[in-house]
Amino acid sequence: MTYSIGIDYGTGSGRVFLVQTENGKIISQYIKPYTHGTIDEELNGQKLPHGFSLQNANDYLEVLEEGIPHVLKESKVNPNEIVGLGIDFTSSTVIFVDKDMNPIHNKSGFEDNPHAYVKLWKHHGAEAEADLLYNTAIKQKKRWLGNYGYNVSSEWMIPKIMEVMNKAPEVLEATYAIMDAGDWIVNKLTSQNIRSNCGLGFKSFWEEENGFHYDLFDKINQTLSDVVRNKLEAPIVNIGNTAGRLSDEMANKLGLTANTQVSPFIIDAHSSLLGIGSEREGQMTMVMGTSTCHLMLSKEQKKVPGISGSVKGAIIPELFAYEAGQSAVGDLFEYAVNQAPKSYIDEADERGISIHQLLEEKTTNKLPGSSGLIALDWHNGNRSVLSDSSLRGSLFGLTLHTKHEDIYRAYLEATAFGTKMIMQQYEDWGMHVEDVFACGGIPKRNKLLMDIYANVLNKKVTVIDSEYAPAIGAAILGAVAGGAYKTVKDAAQAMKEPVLYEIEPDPSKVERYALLFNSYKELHDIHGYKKARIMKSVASLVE
Ligand SMILES: Nc1ncnc2c1ncn2[C@@H]1O[C@H](COP(=O)(O)OP(=O)(O)O)[C@@H](O)[C@H]1O
Ligand SMILES: O=C(CO)[C@H](O)[C@H](O)COP(=O)(O)O
Repeated sequence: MTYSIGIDYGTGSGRVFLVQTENGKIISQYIKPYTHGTIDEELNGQKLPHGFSLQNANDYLEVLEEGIPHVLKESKVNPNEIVGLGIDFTSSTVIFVDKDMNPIHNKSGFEDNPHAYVKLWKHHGAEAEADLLYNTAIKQKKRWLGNYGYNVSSEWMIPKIMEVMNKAPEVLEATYAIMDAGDWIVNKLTSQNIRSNCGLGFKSFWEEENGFHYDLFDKINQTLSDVVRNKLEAPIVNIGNTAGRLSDEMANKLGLTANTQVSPFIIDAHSSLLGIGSEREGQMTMVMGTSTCHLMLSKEQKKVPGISGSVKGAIIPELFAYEAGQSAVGDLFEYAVNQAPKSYIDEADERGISIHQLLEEKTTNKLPGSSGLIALDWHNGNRSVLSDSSLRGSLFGLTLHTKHEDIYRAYLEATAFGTKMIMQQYEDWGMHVEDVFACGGIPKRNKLLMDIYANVLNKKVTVIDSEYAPAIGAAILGAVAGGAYKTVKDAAQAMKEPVLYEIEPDPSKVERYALLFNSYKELHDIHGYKKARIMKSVASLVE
């Protein structure tokens, strides 16, 4: 019997899973919320600018140092039988390190410097830099930008590097290497300095054929090109290969053996496709957590406007992986939960259920549209298909009698409408959606949400019986790196998570949602671009 370890670094916590390579059975798991959480309001007493989302890299090491010894002790598995280890991580979560791979924020004199900290994937401090990259690429008629949906997100690597260049040159001066936090964990485990093709391909303007797009960086300035060449660029290891074995130091520290192979990191949402066994065209997988990623696979590369990118071999070696997404989904529902009246909080406490469950119960039997509410789900900007992180959410149709559960449901529905916009974009550009899969931390917890998605999308939705698909995907890559399987596809089919249930559309609800979606589409177009100035002028007064 052999085993592999999958470690899923989500937005709020790290999760370590020890699984059987034969069938993906979870033998032991450990979930560690990040000690410092997400640093977004203030850092050591200093107020942070709006849109900042930072993390402390030491928290990521705690996941390793606590989680791996825990699963070994609990399972009593012989470390010699653990053939591989895989890492999935949010992205682009950018870390700046010195030549010893130590985070700059650990260095004396940098403790209070926000730009020395990890820029979490949803950090929105590099809007101006993203706009400059986009406008320069458009002016230079860079056709390859179509592989990134003809947009540049401030959530990506290069704008975040430019932000540090512009706002904190002292951090850059002290920095030896820049990378995705997922690459950093792999490098800490193997004492190397490599990069994964998945992270670079989706978030760093790197393509296998041409490498980094210095043709664009040079147009910004020579410093940017030099920083990418000297600090970001490094040997690349493709998904499906091994990045190398555990270092002796880490093997001893964690209780593993130096024979354990380590896979290059995969982006968390992308890892879910492996975890659920989606490995062919025509399948749209929604990875629903803090955010949602909508992933598809194709034999061809198409320039689909408004999606986040397409990369060959980023998930399944011989296919192009496509990513689109919504920056606030679980975050948006949490926002609604946090606005619940005290009476609801007390009722949920008395009954020992979550506020989510109480709100779902109170609104689950209502007809679509019965509240008269409709919302735009842009509380953290719009990633796809507008790619504008400065956009803001809104709620229409409020009356003096509107109930809080109706507002909660309006937000559930808004994320479904946003998903329909993305699905239609894929289909309009020749990528037919046959099957819709739902996985991540949310689908298992909210049956009403899945019912809404099936009826808004008018598709059967297959809900996966696991909120840990990314971790299983990482374990699959660990198993392949360790030689338990010859191909990623074989490993995914053997180790994938089971289906929980399937939900079919209900024609009467589909009809009502079609009417609501038309209104959503109009509001989307008006506030997304036709009259975007309304929201932007109000937002211009934000400190
Ligand atoms: N019953 C529920 N219905 C809808 N959303 C939920 C429910 N319970 C928790 N959530 C949301 O799930 C999100 C966490 O999902 P998870 O996949 O664990 O996060 P991560 O993005 O860190 O991987 C939170 O944003 C939370 O608001
Ligand atoms: O942009 C990403 C994937 O490309 C982020 O990794 C993803 O959006 C993070 O979301 P979550 O916290 O829900 O896993």
